[in-house]
Amino acid sequence: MSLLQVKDLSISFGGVKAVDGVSFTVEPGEVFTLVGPNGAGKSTIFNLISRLYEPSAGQIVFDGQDITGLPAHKVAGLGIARTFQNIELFDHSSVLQNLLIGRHCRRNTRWFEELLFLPKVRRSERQHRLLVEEVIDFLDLAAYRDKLIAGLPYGVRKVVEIARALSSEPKLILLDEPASGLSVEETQNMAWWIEDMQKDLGLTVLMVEHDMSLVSRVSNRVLAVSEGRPLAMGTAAEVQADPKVIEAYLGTEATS
Ligand SMILES: Nc1ncnc2c1ncn2[C@@H]1O[C@H](COP(=O)(O)OP(=O)(O)OP(=O)(O)O)[C@@H](O)[C@H]1O
Repeated sequence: MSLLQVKDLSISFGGVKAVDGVSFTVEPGEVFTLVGPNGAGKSTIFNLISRLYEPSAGQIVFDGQDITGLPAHKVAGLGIARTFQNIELFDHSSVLQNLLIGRHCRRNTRWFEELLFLPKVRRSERQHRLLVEEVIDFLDLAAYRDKLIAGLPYGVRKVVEIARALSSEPKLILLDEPASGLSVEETQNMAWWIEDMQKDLGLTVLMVEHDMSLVSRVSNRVLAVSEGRPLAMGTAAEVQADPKVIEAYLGTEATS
């Protein structure tokens, strides 16, 4: 069974059809990437899946459950985590604190139990910390563990955002342009992290990315979209060679 099924998804903003009848499935354990020119609707598809936007039509099924009507926090609890194109972390908190916040959807203690700091709360705190420490080790962030986000280099903040997403123990991770703003070397490292997430953690990855070297290296399948509509699906090489995709990119270059 597919982990994610996106069926005929649509949304408009004013008169603009940002997403117009997009369907695809993401299989367990694969890296599935959305590509397309600027304004094609890729981030909007992410916002629909993570339930920040309400679709005007279509259905989203995750792990066999229709999540189309669910609020965003419920979706996180079901096992979908995401990163954002513009990093969204708490700048004046440490890496560790940001990752513990990432555990929020896994908290199962009540407010009065936390107020009294009951043994159940202490046990659960220990478990959260253990898991977060594992994520820190996995993404090689030990040197930055207690540092404030605001003082970290951009490339490290991108990795911390992934760490925050991993701290919620997702089944599916949505990466919105993980290589944007990174150097060639940092992009190389990002490719390793994505491969490790897939191979070592068995995670399923849905990614939006412009850097075709990264896309080609890590993606099992690629879907190209343009003006909100699906254009071509296949391997990175197949999609890049598709005349409709070439035309869509040339069209945006000609008008930009
Ligand atoms: N909240 C919003 N309100 C109004 N219009 C929006 C909103 N979000 C997206 N759009 C519009 O929807 C279209 C698709 O935008 P989207 O950000 O999804 O594209 P994208 O493929 O992610 O682009 P990029 O690669 O530049 O990030 C654009 O025309 C954009 O202006």
